[in-house]
Amino acid sequence: MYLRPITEKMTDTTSHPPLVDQYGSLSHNASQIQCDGNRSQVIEECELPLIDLSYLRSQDEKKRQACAAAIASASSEWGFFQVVNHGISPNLLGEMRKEQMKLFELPFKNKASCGLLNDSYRWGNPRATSAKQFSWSEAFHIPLTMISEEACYGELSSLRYGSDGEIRNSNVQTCSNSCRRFSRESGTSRRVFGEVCNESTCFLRLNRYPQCSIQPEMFGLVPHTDSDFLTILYQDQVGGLQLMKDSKWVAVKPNPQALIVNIGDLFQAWSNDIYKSVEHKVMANEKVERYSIAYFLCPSYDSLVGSCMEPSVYKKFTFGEFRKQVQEDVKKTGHKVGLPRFLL
Ligand SMILES: O=C(O)CCC(=O)C(=O)O
Ligand SMILES: [Fe+2]
Repeated sequence: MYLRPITEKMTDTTSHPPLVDQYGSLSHNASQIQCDGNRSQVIEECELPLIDLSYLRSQDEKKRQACAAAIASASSEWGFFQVVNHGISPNLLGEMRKEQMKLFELPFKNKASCGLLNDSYRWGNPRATSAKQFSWSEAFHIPLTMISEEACYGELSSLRYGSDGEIRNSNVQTCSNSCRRFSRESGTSRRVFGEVCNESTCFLRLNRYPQCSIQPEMFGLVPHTDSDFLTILYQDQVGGLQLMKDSKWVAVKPNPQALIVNIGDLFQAWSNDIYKSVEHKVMANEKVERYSIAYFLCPSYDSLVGSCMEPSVYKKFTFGEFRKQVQEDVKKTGHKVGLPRFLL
């Protein structure tokens, strides 16, 4: 067990959320201090299966089929893969990152209190009852439908409008446009996007993981599965994402050209457990901050999620029921149960 003295203090103008204070109120119990119990465990670093999406548009049917087969195999063996030639220019991704950083640079009090982006700002974990449930991060969790609403920007309408009154083709809107474009064009999710998920139900989550020097092996984001259909992730070069593979945590090696795609709980249920919604987490970095953007493809709340195969592993449920159950479990126990609740 190891705990460095808490030295960081908040000032009024800082952009940092008071993670130290919130964490400090949990870590009085020495037995709870170690966030990741397996500190001594050596984590293997791996490259995710790499899919060249341009093959899905090839004239050669064999190449298209081979690409689809590689996606299916990665989705069942890893639940994760990375895609290159995804159709989003590096410039656009770079611009998106710059705008994300600007957003997080706003003073904490503005992020937390001005209703920015429909009160979508989250930090730490106010519900955590132990250090193990604490996430050393801040995030904007934004329904896509809110992004173009003026009211959503509150006092910070300058984020949406440039000085000349034009709607800025940047910040959150840039993020969402790029992800939407990717999910439409990728082929990976064309059917899902068109028939099951639509723009009104998708979420964009902008994550920032501040550098964390008070405690090694701190979770940036606690272990979880995604409660959506499919997630598209754009991470920076810092690293820290880990996923469960063959009952071991493996660290994902960042690839500057690639976007990461992972299967969510609903896709696992829909595929009758053929594709896996795999547990993953983020470890905070002791020296540098890290940024990522996750785009969650979700169906409407009344969509029935049921397997097309018999015998079905899960009862049929709506996305609304699933979400409600997840929220109830988190409220009662501090963590999500997820799909096992819906086993037949
Ligand atoms: O930041 C990352 O690499 C992962 C983010 C994530 O898992 C999430 O937002 O659900
Ligand atoms: Fe996730």
